Amino acid sequence: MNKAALFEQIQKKQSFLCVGLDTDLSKIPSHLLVLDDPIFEFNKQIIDATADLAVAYKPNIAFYEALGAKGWESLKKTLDYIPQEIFTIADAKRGDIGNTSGLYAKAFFEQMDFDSITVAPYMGVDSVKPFLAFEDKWVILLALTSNEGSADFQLIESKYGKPLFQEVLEKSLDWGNTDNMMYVVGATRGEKIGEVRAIVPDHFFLVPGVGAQGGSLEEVAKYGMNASCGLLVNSSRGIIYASKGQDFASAARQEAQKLQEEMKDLLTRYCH
Ligand SMILES: O=C(O)c1cc(=O)[nH]c(=O)n1[C@@H]1O[C@H](COP(=O)(O)O)[C@@H](O)[C@H]1O
Repeated sequence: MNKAALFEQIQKKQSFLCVGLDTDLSKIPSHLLVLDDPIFEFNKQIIDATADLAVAYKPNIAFYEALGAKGWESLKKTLDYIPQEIFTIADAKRGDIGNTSGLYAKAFFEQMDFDSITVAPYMGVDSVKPFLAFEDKWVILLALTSNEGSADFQLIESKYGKPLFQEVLEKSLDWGNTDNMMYVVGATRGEKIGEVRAIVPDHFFLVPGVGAQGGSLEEVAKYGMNASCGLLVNSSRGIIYASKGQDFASAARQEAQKLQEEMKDLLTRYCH
């Protein structure tokens, strides 16, 4: 899927919502636990309840690999169940020396058919490029993350007098293009999103941190939206764990719908 197709879907659904499938056996409703594959059953119902409101799904790989072979199976079934036109993100935060990155890319782009993968930039160009060798696939590079520890390195001033996240953005600009690279920018960083947008005006951002981490959707749109929307805003726990009961899927839909309605309004105000 290219940038134009992604924007088309955003316009059609009036949404830039990414639903995070951070599916945890200890948090899903107990009535599902008797089933053969509770993780997949949970995801399936969440997808059924939100597919018309979401433009992307982001399974966080940790939640699946923590369960061993069975977890990978649930992940594959989930990925195959997601409707074709919806963008998929393997939130794996990979990146290693070139030949190893190439195999991570094969795992997520060939063994599984994800549209994109989150990648850590720390090891530099040769750790990122192998992911970009796959046609129609995307790298989502960590730029300014939502967590408290992001200040430990990302905000440190480099020898050129710029914060490290800025070096990451500037340096990586010519590694890919706006049809195969996005950047992670946390919703908890408010006006800093504007600083990132000034450096990379045309790229899409994956923005986690609304919902459970308290980031403001309004601020994200105000500082980050561009003429092609340029945003995929993720919420995981805030949507998928809206209820622990039999009504978990409809409760998830309600939360997703609240965000979508706000997004519709924000698209009208800021997407130009
Ligand atoms: O790459 C990510 O998706 C990510 C980057 C970041 O800076 N912060 C962040 O929270 N995430 C992920 O986004 C999701 C946030 O989940 P909730 O806080 O439950 O909405 C988790 O899967 C995180 O791993």
